[in-house]
Amino acid sequence: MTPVLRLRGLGWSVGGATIVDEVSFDVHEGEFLAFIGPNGAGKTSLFNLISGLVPATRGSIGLDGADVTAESVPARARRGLGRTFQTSSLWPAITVAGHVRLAAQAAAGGSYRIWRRAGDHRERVGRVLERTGLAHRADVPSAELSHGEKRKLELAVLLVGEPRLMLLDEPMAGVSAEEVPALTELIRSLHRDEGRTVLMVEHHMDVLLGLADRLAVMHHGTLLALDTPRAVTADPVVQQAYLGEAL
Ligand SMILES: Nc1ncnc2c1ncn2[C@@H]1O[C@H](COP(=O)(O)OP(=O)(O)OP(=O)(O)O)[C@@H](O)[C@H]1O
Repeated sequence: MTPVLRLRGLGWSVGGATIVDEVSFDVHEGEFLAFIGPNGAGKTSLFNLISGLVPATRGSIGLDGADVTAESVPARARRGLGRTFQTSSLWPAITVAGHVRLAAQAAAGGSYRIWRRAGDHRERVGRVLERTGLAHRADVPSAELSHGEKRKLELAVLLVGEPRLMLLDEPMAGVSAEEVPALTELIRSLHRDEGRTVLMVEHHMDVLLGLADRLAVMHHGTLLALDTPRAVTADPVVQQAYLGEAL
């Protein structure tokens, strides 16, 4: 079976420093792969490489069997790759529905031409707001949302583009403990019920252990381990890399 994502010897160096080094792995359709690693290990940089925000200086990236190493961010998005960012990318004065509408427009290539009927995009925006539990907040400016709702809105903005492969960069960052379970459940459902392939960077191990099929550990830009959560957390090399930090 052709993997959804195939990385081979992927590397990124900048200003003489190697940030991502020789990363190789395959991800198959419907898999949930979680990334952990100390601060500065290169997790976000790896997501930047996969999504096309920074160019690879070594190695290759394949999406559904096509070599996309030299492709732009929009070209990769058209192949079904979407991502969220570690820090919030919302406009404070724009409403929840406004964000999703703008994202829908962007996904349609700057116009609404892909929808045959004028109301199609409204239905699509409404569906995504229902799906993410934000329908009752549609007319609220994003500045008034809780952290958990902001993270849901970022997922809504992503979902309206119908990504098959989603890269989620610390989706729980800044979210209160009370809001973590609902957000976790939403991400679980996007994976289990809708079959989306997910790559997620997350520091909350308790969240990851209930979600991920495989756990990837990054350390100094390299992939230190990639296996089931149980095998990874029992790996002495991984434990050594975290020295004293609870896994
Ligand atoms: N554009 C850049 N130029 C130079 N160094 C960079 C650049 N982007 C990232 N780095 C460095 O690369 C290293 C890896 O950063 P990255 O953000 O990928 O790590 P991370 O594992 O996502 O960390 P965190 O868990 O803190 O988000 C860090 O030392 C960072 O300072």
